Amino acid sequence: MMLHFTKMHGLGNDFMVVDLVTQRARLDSERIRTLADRRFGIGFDQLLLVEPPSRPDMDFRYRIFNADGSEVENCGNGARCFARFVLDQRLTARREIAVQTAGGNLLLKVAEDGRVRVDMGAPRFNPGDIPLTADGESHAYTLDVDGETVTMDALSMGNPHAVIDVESVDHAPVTTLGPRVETHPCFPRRVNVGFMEVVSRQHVRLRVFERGVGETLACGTGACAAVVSGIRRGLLDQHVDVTLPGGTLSIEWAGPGQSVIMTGPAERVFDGRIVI
Ligand SMILES: N[C@@H](CCC[C@H](N)C(=O)O)C(=O)O
Repeated sequence: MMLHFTKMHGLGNDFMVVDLVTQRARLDSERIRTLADRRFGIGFDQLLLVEPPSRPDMDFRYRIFNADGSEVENCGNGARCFARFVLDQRLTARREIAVQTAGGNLLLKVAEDGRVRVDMGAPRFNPGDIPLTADGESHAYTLDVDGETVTMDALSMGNPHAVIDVESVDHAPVTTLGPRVETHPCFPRRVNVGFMEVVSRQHVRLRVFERGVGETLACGTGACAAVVSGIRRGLLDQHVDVTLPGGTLSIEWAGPGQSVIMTGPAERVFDGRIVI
């Protein structure tokens, strides 16, 4: 059977996007890992499956799988690519799109210039919601990582994030400390690990070691988590530019209980088809 797909990226965080509104396919985690492989497969950080909604008030449902085959709750860069995809494929004519994800519902708006504004929902700080094993809520959790004490913030953007402050992202231990925090027993569902350098009250630099992938060129939910963490610790203003290795996202947050708003680009790279 032939399956059509589209390769997309948001600031270099790359995706295989599959329309399961007009096509049918079952991709198990072993197949997803092979497709994600950059030598033996197509190569991507996440697979996005676009499906019909299960509720009449929503336009679509989309499912997200990491390169290791695990299904996850949310993906910021993926949400922007999803919005561009459904418009470009003419699966909808609406530029304002309501979508279900495993981490909650999102509202996306595609601007005339092609940039996408996403209402990412409100962050959650309760350790049980992240999930993180801890005695109570904090923004400075200490973690024993192989005898080293690491101080970090942690929160949920639908998916789990740890945020670690660094003096410079250029020298941050992203690929050495990142995987050890990702799989630390305190995070029963693992965690995405952001390393944040505060440049000014309106600008941070960020590198993210993503759960189930490794370091990526950009992480949308990671950018939201870093800004929320910086704002609630009094380090940042309400509007912040987040510079990731793949480019810059604009993030806004008005405070507890409010949605985080993320704005950025989404690019189509090529269309292809595979036999499954
Ligand atoms: N790249 C994403 C996040 C994808 C999911 C993440 N790796 C997880 O396991 O939660 C983004 O742009 O937010």
